Parts: sequence; structure tokens; C-alpha cells
Amino acid sequence: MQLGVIGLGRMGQIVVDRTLEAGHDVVAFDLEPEAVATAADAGAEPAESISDLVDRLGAEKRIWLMVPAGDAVDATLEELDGHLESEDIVVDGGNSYFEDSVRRAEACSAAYLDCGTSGGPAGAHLGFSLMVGGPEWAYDELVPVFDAVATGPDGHERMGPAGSGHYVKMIHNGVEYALMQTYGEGFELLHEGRYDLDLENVASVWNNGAVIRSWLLELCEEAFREEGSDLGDVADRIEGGSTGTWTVQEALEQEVPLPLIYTALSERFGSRADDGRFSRRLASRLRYGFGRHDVPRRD
Ligand SMILES: NC(=O)C1=CN([C@@H]2O[C@H](COP(=O)(O)OP(=O)(O)OC[C@H]3O[C@@H](n4cnc5c(N)ncnc54)[C@H](O)[C@@H]3O)[C@@H](O)[C@H]2O)C=CC1
Ligand SMILES: O=C(CO)[C@H](O)[C@H](O)COP(=O)(O)O
Repeated sequence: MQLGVIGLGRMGQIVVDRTLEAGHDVVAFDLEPEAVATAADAGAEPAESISDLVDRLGAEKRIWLMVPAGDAVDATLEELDGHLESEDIVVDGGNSYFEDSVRRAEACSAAYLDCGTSGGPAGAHLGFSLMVGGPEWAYDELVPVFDAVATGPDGHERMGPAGSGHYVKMIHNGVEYALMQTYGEGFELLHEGRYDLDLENVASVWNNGAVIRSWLLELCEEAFREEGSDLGDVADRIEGGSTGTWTVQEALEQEVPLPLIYTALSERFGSRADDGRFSRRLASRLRYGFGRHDVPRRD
């Protein structure tokens, strides 16, 4: 099969490599010429623009987008518009908002597959886990590519109609936030607690047979090995947050309680207060108000 890949960053390059390794042909484009050169070194046919990429693809075009979620997806689809027919297939493998994917599927002249992709660049050697939404015929047609990009045939599934792939990935990310938060809390208590513990050793022993073993826990072990038990100079600030925000918004709309995911998201927002949390400062001042307790002051 011949696949066009647009967006050759951390994730897109892996899509290129794995598709080539499985014996397929790849035509590759990115706004950054260096990224296109890297894909060409790996064996892909380089394209100079999106219309050049389209021209290099055969009659039935299969195109995988791996650009940042949001405007970049719309901009790419706008450029593809006019070059696509109903027998063509576009896959969006990024972390797009599922309602955007429903809208794009309706507007796109080709069959549109929204594909939630999990595994991250660090898991690429195993292949990804792919959650796909959209028309069944298009999913079936792309099975050889999904087999290549995923861990294998068990690493991808069609979830349902348009939007369902990105919907499942959005909630996956909410779970990811909460798991990271709970490992963080456990290790914080171990770090602050009664014993002087080597946290890499704790993570390692937990990863060998413990109920709570997982890939994220293996990554905790790696973090303590590389940064030390006190996490060295890693700052108390967590970026990201869009997929977790969408998960919480959806839960509010569906009236489904998910306090753990909400708390994990709140911790991220709280971590970004430059000057300490206003709410905690007010609570401290109120303790003086009612109890004449001392108020710790800034220097
Ligand atoms: N990094 C991760 O752990 C994961 C990322 N994702 C999602 O995959 C998508 C890509 O992520 P990354 O590869 O990490 O981002 P990245 O920032 O490493 O790569 C994005 C690439 O897209 C290119 N690009 C941007 N706009 C473009 C356009 N209009 N036309 C052509 N190329 C364009 C950029 O030049 C860049 O090379 C995002 O939606 C992200 O949320 C999904 C799962 C895991
Ligand atoms: O989808 C992913 C992992 O599964 C991406 O790494 C995503 O960026 C994680 O979300 P956030 O940036 O909000 O932490």
C-alpha cells in the first residue's frame, strides 16, 4: 500500500518508519524541510507541498495526518480539499477533539477516520494502540497500515462511527492524568514519610509482580533513576491539559462523576500559579481572621 503522511514530528516520523518497515510505500510532507529530509533518509518519497504529496499518490489516496490538534488539522484539510474523492481515505492520528472530528468527517470529500493514538514516542518500539472511528469499509481497507503502526493486529480496533476513536482517546487521557496523579501522591508520601527510601527501588519492586505495576510505574522507576529520589531540579509545574479538560467537560454534560480525573486536572492548573495559590493564601489569612493564628508572610 502507498500512504501519504503529513506531519513528521515525534509521532509522524514513527508512523513513517513503521509503515516503511512493514514494506509499504510512504510519501511524506511537513512544513519543516528538515523533517521531510529525515523521512526521506528513512526511505520515504519526499513531497514539497500538500498538492505535491497528493500528485505523488495513486488513484485511491490514503493519507495519515499527524499534525498538532486544532487549526493545523483544519488548515491541512483545507489544502487537501478539491484533491480528494469519495474512495479516498484520510486518517487523523492526532489528539483532535472528537466533535471537531465529527464536523470534519461530514465536510471531507474522502472517508474520514479519527484515530486516537496511544503509546507516545517512548513506546514506539512496541507499536501504538489505535482507537479508530469512522466508516467500516475505510477502516478495513487500512488494516495493513494499522497493523504496521500499531503493536500488530491486536493493537487497533474500530470503535464505531465518526468521532468515536477520538472520544475513546480523550477518555484514555483522562485516565492517564488520574493514574499519574495517584502514583505522584503515593511517591510523595514515601518521599516525605518516615523512612529514607530509594524510590527507584520501590518502583522497581512494585513493577515486579505488584498489583499496581504498569508502564507508567516503569516510567516512574526511570524518572527516579535519571533524576534521583528527590526528582532533582524538575519543577512543580505540569503543562498540557486539553484532553483532560475535554474529558471533564464531557463528564459534566453526561452527569457522570469523575472526581479523580477532575482532581488530577485541577492539580495541573494549580501547579501553574506563579505566585502560590491564591486560595491557599486566603485560607491562611482567614485562619488569622477567626482564630488569630499566625500568617506566614512572603519575604
Ligand atoms: N507526543 C505524544 O506523546 C503524542 C502525541 N499525539 C498527538 O499527535 C499529534 C502530533 O504530535 P507530535 O508528533 O508529538 O507533535 P510534534 O510537534 O512533534 O510534530 C508535529 C509536526 O507537524 C508539523 N506540522 C504542523 N502543522 C503542519 C501543517 N499544516 N502541515 C504539515 N505539517 C505540519 C510540524 O512541523 C511538526 O513537525 C498531536 O495531535 C498530538 O497531540 C498523540 C499521542 C501521543
Ligand atoms: O496523548 C498523549 C499521551 O497519551 C500525549 O502525550 C498528550 O500530549 C498527553 O496529554 P497532555 O499533553 O495534556 O499531558
